[in-house]
Parts: sequence; C-alpha cells; structure tokens
Amino acid sequence: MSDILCRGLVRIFATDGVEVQALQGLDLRVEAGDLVAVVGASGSGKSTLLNILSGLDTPTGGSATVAGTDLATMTARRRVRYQRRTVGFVWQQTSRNLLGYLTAEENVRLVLDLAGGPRRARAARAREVLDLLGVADLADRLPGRLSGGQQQRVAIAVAVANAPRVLLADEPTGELDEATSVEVLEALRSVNEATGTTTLIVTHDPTVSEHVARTVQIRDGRTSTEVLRRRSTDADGTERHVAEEFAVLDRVGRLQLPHDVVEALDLRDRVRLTLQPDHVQVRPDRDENQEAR
Ligand SMILES: Nc1ncnc2c1ncn2[C@@H]1O[C@H](COP(=O)(O)OP(=O)(O)OP(=O)(O)O)[C@@H](O)[C@H]1O
Repeated sequence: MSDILCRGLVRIFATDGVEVQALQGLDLRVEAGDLVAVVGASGSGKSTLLNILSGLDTPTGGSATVAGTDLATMTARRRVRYQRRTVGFVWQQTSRNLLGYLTAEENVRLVLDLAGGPRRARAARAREVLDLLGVADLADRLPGRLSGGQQQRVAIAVAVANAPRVLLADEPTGELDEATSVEVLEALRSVNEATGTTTLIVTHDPTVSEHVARTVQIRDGRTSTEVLRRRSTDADGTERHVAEEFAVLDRVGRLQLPHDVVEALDLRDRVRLTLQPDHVQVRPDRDENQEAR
C-alpha cells in the first residue's frame, strides 16, 4: 500500500501577473514503511512539494494522498488532526522544531500533551522516544545547550512521539557538518527500521543517496531519475552495496533523459526512437546523408 501518492501534482504561484510553475505534474509513490530521499537543486520544487505534503499548502492541480488523506480536499478541521496525528515533521531550522525555553523532554511532552491520552503513558512515551533516538541522557537540557546533531535527534523524537504514519524531513542536515549529517541520517534510518514509519527526506545534498535505499531526483518540478541501492552477495560470499540509476516514466509514458546523457550525445529538439525486442534506442536526429558528405 502507498502511504504517499502524488499524481500529476501541479503548483502554480502567481505574483504580480507572473506565473511560476513550481511543480509541473509531479508523480511520486512511496510505499508504507519505506524511507525515500527526494533530492533536487535549488528551485526544483522540493519545498513546494513538502509544504503540500505537510498540509501547509494546497496543490493547484493533480492529486496528493498521504496515509489515505486526500490533501487537496481536506477540511480545516481534518488538517489540524492530520498535522497532529498523521504526519510528523523535522525542519532544517531548530527554532522551527523545538521551543528554546523547554527542555528536550518537555518539547516531546508538549506534543504528547496536545494529543491527549493517559498522563502516565505520556511520560513513559516521552522517555521511550528519547531513548530510541539515543538522547535520553540529555532529556533535561535546553535546546541551546545541545549540539546541532543532538538538537536534530530531539527534533526527530518530537516528530515521532505521536507515532505518525508518515515522517517528513525538510533539509534535516542543512545546517550540519558532514559527520553530523551522517549521524542524523542514520538516526532517521534507524527510527524508520525500528518503528516502520514511512519517511520522506527532502534535501539538496546528493550524497544522501549513499544512506538510503531509494533516492528520487526532482528537476523542474517533476521527478526525473531514481537511484536504487541494494545489497548483493558475490559468488565468494562478499556483500556489496550496488547503486543503480533509473529514469522515471510517468503515467502517460513521458521520460526525462538525464542532463549528462543529453549533453554527451548533443541531443536537441528531436530524437530518433527505435523499438528493439527488449529495449528502446534513442539516437540524435542527425541527417546521415549530410554527415557522410
Ligand atoms: N510563494 C511563492 N511565490 C512565488 N514563487 C514561489 C513561491 N514559492 C516557491 N516559488 C518558486 O517556485 C520554484 C520552486 O521553489 P521551491 O522553494 O519549491 O524550490 P526548492 O527546490 O525547495 O529550492 P530551495 O532548495 O532553494 O529551497 C522556484 O522557482 C521558486 O522561486
């Protein structure tokens, strides 16, 4: 079952008569329990996608469904419930994740208290998630007295406290150095493994693909390529990680060729397609007679 399903998602911003198509028919499917990274350059539409998935913005066209909730038609009341119960968020800036005047534990307690339930169970749950993120010993510290990586781990604890179906992380490593980024990505991965929470990480950092099994590239408001990593065992029993890049085909058969492929063959305007028994050939549209001359 898919926990995140976007079909032909369109978001157009109109300011002073100028239209910007931030999302241009984006397709994305994430199965329940999976961890997926969405990677793209600045301006590719990542934040726009995440704002829609988190219920902060609504699409201009197409559809977006998260854990069975249709985000385009959600009522204001349903939106509050969706944001409190169905999805958890981790943002890039600590100030957006944690209240600076509350300790790590109080930050977790706050979201649990808003959701209600027996008081004792809430206290136990707060300890449980801080423990899960390896920050139980920092429970009494204010965010200002935590390192960047520790702050993000507490932020993940806050985000998963109410056991959301889906965890959305927007540039969770954007303000961290390389070693700390790896630590936070590994924390997201271990929470995903331990709890089965469907997780979507949005980032401009292409090295994230080294840490997750599936990375989807977004370009000009559409998903363009995907990198899948899997473990493979050699004949001699050695285990290796194999990464393979795929182009993404949308529902009507459109394909975006990666930039390096287009440039390597100087493909422009039109290409020649030849259907082979088990593959399709794409060649430049050069006039062969002219070239022979
Ligand atoms: N509120 C808005 N009004 C007008 N244009 C917008 C608005 N939000 C985003 N855009 C435009 O939509 C496009 C996609 O923006 P978006 O912020 O989603 O990209 P991004 O991939 O998240 O980039 P970055 O990594 O720099 O945040 C950009 O051209 C941006 O200028």
